[in-house]
Amino acid sequence: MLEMNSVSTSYGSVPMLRDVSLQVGPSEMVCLLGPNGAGKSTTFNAICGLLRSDSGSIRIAGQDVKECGTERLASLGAGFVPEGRRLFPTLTVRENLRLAFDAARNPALDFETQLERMADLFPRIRERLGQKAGTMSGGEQAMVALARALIGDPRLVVMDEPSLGLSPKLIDEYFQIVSRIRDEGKAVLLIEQNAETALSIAERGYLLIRGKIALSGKSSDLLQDDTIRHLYL
Ligand SMILES: Nc1ncnc2c1ncn2[C@@H]1O[C@H](COP(=O)(O)OP(=O)(O)OP(=O)(O)O)[C@@H](O)[C@H]1O
Repeated sequence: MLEMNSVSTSYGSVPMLRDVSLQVGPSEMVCLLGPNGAGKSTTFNAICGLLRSDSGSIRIAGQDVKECGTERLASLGAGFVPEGRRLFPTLTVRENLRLAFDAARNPALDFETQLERMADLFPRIRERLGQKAGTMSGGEQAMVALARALIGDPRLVVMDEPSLGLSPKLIDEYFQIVSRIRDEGKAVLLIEQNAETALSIAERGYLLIRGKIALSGKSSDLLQDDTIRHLYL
C-alpha cells in the first residue's frame, strides 16, 4: 500500500531524510519511531506530497505521489492524520468530515452512511456534529481528525504523532480504535513518540535517527533492542 524507496529530502541546502526506504503492506500496521528532530514529520510531509523529495520514489497503491499530486491522494485510498490535527476550526465537525468525504471522490460511498459509521466508531463525536471543530477539547479533536481520515474509507491511513497531548486513558481508547481499523483490513503507518504503545500494537517498526533508518524489524524484536530501550523504555 505504501512504498518509499531511497527517499532523500532537504530543507534548502540542509539534507534531512537520507535514503529512507520503508513499506507498509495491505492490512499491516507499521510504526515509525524516532527522537525529536529525527525527521518523522518530514517523512509524513513527503508521503502526502507536501514536501518534494530530491531523489527516490514514494508510491501509494502503486501510484507515484509526485505524479499524482496531493489533492488526488485521497482518491487513491489514502487518509492522513497530521500532527496537531489541523481541523478547520470555524467549520463544524460535520463540515470538516464532509470536505474529506468529497475529497475521496468515491462514488460507491454515501455521506450519511459513512457519517453514521464514524459516529458508531467515535461515540464522543456523535452528539457534536454541529459543533465548531475549534471549540472542541483536544481529545475530541483527535477523534474528529481520525474520523476525517477514515470517512472516505481509505485502504491506507498515515498518522503523525496522533497521541500527542492526550491523557493516558484517552491514548488507550485511541489506540484501541486504531487497532480496530487495522483489524478491519486497513494498512496503517503510525508515526509515534510513544514507542511502547506503538510497538505493542504494530506488527513491524522502523527507527529513524538523524534522517536515516537506523533499525527496522518485528515489533517484538524492537522491544528487546538496546537502542530502543535506551531511547524510550
Ligand atoms: N520547513 C523547514 N525548514 C527548515 N528546517 C526544517 C523545516 N521543517 C523541519 N525542519 C527541521 O528538520 C528536522 C526534522 O524535523 P521534523 O519535524 O521532521 O522532526 P520530527 O522527527 O517530526 O520531530 P518531533 O518529534 O520533535 O516532531 C528538524 O531539525 C527541523 O528543525
